[in-house]
Amino acid sequence: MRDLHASQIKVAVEAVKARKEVNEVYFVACGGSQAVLMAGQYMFDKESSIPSHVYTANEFVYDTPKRLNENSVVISCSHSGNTPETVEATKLARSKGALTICLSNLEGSPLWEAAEYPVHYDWGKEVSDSDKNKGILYGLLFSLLSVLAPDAKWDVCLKELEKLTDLSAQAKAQYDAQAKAWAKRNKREKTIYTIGSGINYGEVYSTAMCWFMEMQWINSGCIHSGEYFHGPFEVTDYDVPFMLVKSIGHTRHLDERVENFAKKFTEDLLVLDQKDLDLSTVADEAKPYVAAILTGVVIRHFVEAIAFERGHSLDVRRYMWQMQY
Ligand SMILES: O=P(O)(O)OC[C@H]1O[C@](O)(CO)[C@@H](O)[C@@H]1O
Repeated sequence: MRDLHASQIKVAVEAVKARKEVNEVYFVACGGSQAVLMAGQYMFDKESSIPSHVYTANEFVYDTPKRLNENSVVISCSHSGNTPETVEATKLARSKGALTICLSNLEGSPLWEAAEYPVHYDWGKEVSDSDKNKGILYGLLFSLLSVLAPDAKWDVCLKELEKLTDLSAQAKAQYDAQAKAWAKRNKREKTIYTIGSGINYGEVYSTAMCWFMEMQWINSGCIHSGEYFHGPFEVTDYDVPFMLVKSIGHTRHLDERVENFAKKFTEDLLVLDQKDLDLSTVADEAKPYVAAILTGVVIRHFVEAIAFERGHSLDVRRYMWQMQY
């Protein structure tokens, strides 16, 4: 992690440490940025006794949680730093006395100015994943947990993030041929569903909402593995494509149950099994977290392959940023 990012995280964490009490953590953003933050709620729920919540920014603004006060920590995120809902939500949180931390790719943006403790992340093809949004978010989360739910493992996890540069290059190379073949096979599909659980749910959520619907205009829906058998499995058929992330974490059983059923009825089930990632150099404590970040890298590789096959740039929008809404 770059020194700049590490020092911004340190300042934010020191401020949290200085608070008399922290009894609620809110993760607030829109779209892909909200999906990234979902891992935060997962970690706080599973690793601390502090309640945490994910909010789409405008609900936070228009239907504000009653418990938001000076004992709350609000972590917001906006890649552009310009999404008005997220800026408004951060201003509101600050006005209520909450400690506000934001993540953004743009220093000096409206969000950057709105939060008390801004943290920058890098973006781009040549940039290490340890300094991109998820690397920085996980770095922040591990550092916050080391204060709010102390455990020696957080320092270990923090160090393991440094391995992301090599691990993500390795993961892309490992899945390259499969991604291209899958993209060729699926390029004319009108609908692709995504399924996952646990810490990976945010990743499959953003794959459906942002990668497929927003950036490829492919109909999609994101299904939690635990919910597949409570409705969505009725659409399973030989020609219905699914992308399933199979976790190495505690929810693996849920994902396996989906796989075992779905493969009997569809010929188009893509299973991204985190057990296939080479995590031999990663400390056990950090494996599910590193795997979650790498799964995002792998999914992006599949999405770039399908965008290429379809001749549909990931940058094209019909409505978003093209008009008032
Ligand atoms: O606040 P951000 O991260 O700049 O996001 C704005 C937009 O970018 C996306 O995350 C991806 O294009 C959208 O879902 C969202 O509306």
